[in-house]
Formats: sequence, C-alpha cells, structure tokens
Amino acid sequence: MTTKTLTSTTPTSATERRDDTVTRAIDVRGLTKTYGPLRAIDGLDLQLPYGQVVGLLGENGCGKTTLLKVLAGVLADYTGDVRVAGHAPGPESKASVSFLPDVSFLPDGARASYCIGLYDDCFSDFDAERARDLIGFFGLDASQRLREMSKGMREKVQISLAMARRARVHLLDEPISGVDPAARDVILQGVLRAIDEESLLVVSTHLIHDLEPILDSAVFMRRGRVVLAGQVDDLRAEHGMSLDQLFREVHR
Ligand SMILES: Nc1ncnc2c1ncn2[C@@H]1O[C@H](COP(=O)(O)OP(=O)(O)OP(=O)(O)O)[C@@H](O)[C@H]1O
Repeated sequence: MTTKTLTSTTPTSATERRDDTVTRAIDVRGLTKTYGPLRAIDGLDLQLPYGQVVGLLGENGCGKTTLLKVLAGVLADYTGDVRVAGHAPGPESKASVSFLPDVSFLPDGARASYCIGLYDDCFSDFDAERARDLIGFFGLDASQRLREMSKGMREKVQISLAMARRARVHLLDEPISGVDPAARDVILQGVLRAIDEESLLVVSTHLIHDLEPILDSAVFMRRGRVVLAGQVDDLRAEHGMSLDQLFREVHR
C-alpha cells in the first residue's frame, strides 16, 4: 500500500514551507523516536490540516501513543522536524494543544467540579461552561468524587476537561478503549458536540468500527510509520471497503 499525505500538495520552496507552518495543524518530517534499541517511531512523515477529525489507527504497539506524546510535547528526545500549530513541541505549542493521555491523571479524591477549577487555573483557553455542559451531557454529577466513579465515568470527566479547552489542536489517545459500546457512542457524541469546526481533532484507536462514523480522514500506522492516509470517503471509494475492512487488509 502507498503512503499519501492528507494535503494535496507538498511545499517546494522556503516561502511555501513557511506558509504551510501556519496553515497546517501538524507537520511531521522524518520523525524517529527510540526506546533503547527499539524504533517506536521510524522516520514518520505526516501533514494534517485544521478543520478535520482524524483517526490515528493501528494495532497495539505500532506507535500511536508515542507519536501523540511527541506532538503533545510530553516526549522531547526524538529526531526529525515536528511542528504543531506552527511551533515545535514546547510551551508555545502546548498553549494551543489539548492532549488527553490514555492513563488517568486526575487526583482520585477530587470532585469533577474541583477538576474544572483546576483546568480553569491552568489553561487560558479553558471554557468552564463548556466543561459543565459536557459533564451534564454525559449524565455525570459534578459533585461526585472521581474514586466513586466507574472507569467509563472517569473517562467522560477527562474527555470533558480536554475538549473544553478551546484549543487549535486536540489529541485524544484511546478515549473509547475500555468502555462498553454504548458508552463509546455517547463519548463520541460528546466529543463532536465540543469540537470547534476550525480546529484539528486527532483520535487514536484500534476500535475503528466505532470511530469510523465521525472521521473525516484516517491515518494508518504500522511499525512506527504511516502506511496509508487519506480522506475517509476517498479511501472507501478507492479500496471498495469500509475502514474497518481496510485496517484488516493493511495489517494482514
Ligand atoms: N516507555 C517505554 N519504554 C520502552 N518501550 C516503550 C515505552 N513506551 C512504548 N514503548 C514501546 O514502543 C512501541 C510503541 O508503543 P506505543 O505505546 O506508542 O504503541 P501504541 O500504538 O500506542 O499501542 P497501544 O495501542 O497498545 O496503546 C511498543 O513496542 C512499546 O512496547
């Protein structure tokens, strides 16, 4: 299978390249990240525009989390050229990027309402009203402590907080894994309710069937590289199958 970028042209001149750092939400060239002898990301190239919901799809261990951590500025020891919202990962990019990690990071004894205050203090782009709206949409009680909540309920709190940032780029790592199919649907509806049209949303998962209905485009990863990428409608038309079936083909 061939690798395609989601943008139609590749910049050739320095001027074009400068323009693209403004118009592209994510621009990654030759990214490599190793853990000891393991190349978790292996010379990866990826360009993503604003205004899209993108599925980052791949089997366990293909490097999705590692890539998202680099983009989020959590992992710094990589090689290659990485631009997110026009900046190399760091304080400036972090001001524009909302990252939902795949692990629980909120204090166990806290109430959701306290976490909203915490985010409000930490992030200037945080919209507390939107967070409360999402928590209500998910049917949660903001006064309940996190340790009294189920895994799915905690996930919904974390997603409410991450999506309530009016960020230019949202990176969600496996937001629907570990919850039942009905909860997955509700979570995705909540995410769509909160997304700004002009921002980029990247969602990683191996649960492609669940994510497919909300995606504009898809990036398939394998062994630390992008092996296929494109608009979902184009991929379906070109290959004559659903993303879920295409995923199985890619990983056969
Ligand atoms: N801190 C680490 N130390 C050593 N190896 C790591 C570390 N984190 C990840 N890896 C390895 O890097 C590779 C990519 O892992 P990563 O978590 O990015 O994959 P993933 O696609 O997100 O997987 P999953 O779908 O299971 O979450 C795997 O082989 C993993 O074992």
